[in-house]
Amino acid sequence: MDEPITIDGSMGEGGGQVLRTSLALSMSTGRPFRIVNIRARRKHGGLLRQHLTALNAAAEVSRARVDGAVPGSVEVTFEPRNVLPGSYRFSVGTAGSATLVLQTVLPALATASAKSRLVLEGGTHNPWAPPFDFLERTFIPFLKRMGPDVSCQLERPGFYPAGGGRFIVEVSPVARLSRVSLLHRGAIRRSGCRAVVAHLDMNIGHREVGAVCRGLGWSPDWAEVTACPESTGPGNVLIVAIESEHITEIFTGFGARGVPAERVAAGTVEEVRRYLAAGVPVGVHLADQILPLLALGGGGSFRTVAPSPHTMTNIDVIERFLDVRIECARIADDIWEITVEHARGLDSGTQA
Ligand SMILES: Nc1ncnc2c1ncn2[C@@H]1O[C@H](COP(=O)(O)OP(=O)(O)OP(=O)(O)O)[C@@H](O)[C@H]1O
Repeated sequence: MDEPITIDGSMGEGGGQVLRTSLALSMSTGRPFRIVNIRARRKHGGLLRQHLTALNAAAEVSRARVDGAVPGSVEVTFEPRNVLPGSYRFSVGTAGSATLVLQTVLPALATASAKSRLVLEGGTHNPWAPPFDFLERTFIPFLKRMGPDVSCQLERPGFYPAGGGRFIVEVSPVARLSRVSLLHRGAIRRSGCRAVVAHLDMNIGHREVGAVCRGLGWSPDWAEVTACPESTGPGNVLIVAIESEHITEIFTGFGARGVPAERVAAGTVEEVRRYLAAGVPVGVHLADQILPLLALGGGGSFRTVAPSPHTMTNIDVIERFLDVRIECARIADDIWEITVEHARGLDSGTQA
């Protein structure tokens, strides 16, 4: 076996992303790793349910040998063998994010030898994680630009604290993810917002979309409020979509007990304004999530807002696993161009 790469889980953001990115890269490259200080910068460090589910999912898909896969663990060794596509069901068992579990195994399955079908259960709309709508309309379309065919379908949303969400993902892989260049978003074709309200007063949603339309100067016709009777527990999410020629970006706010609807909307409006003002295609969250894909594939470049700590941390993790150079160049105030280049040079690929 190759000597395992040692990853310090306290690097940068020091959260679950360091573990998940390491798992994703290890599965795809076949390189074993040992991670210490898992989630050291979080109040309750070590493996929580979501991280343990991601670890077990990665181990199942890549038939890995694993040490330390127990709740609360701060040290794990992971040695992948073969990535085996197929039918899998991964259940977080709590409201922990199921979309983050998916993102851990998706890069390897997107370049596996055959199709896969995944059932994911847990939280689908969690604060501080990619909500299902972002996965469906932003992250997966980006991955599809790189070659694989991927579809996802929400069966039932899962909100904190009840969880119980479920979605299905089908993946038709390609041999290698192609290079992507996404420097421009093109003209904005459609904008809109939607508040989803599950087992709560619908007025919350009406106040949220009202505040978004006022804040962004949008017509009330661009907003909708939907109930969600199929949700196991109560919950509320506000989703703002900016559909441009080359990309759709999704911005999300989450209702919480004691937080006025107008305050939920104000945070989301702030994020949307920043994105619109920068004029870039890739928003702050998509930026950190696509870096492992570019690094595993043919590299590429994209324009985004100023890199977040998650982005900088992912760059550090990626550079431990792969012989790539990732550069962040500031073009203007809040406009940055991130380039991922393989030491051995770049392929040709899609451009926008
Ligand atoms: N509103 C959002 N839309 C899309 N992606 C999001 C959103 N909020 C957070 N994310 C993404 O979720 C990921 C969160 O990673 P992080 O390491 O913080 O998570 P974690 O493992 O759930 O938590 P912890 O911080 O408890 O370790 C990042 O990739 C971030 O870009």
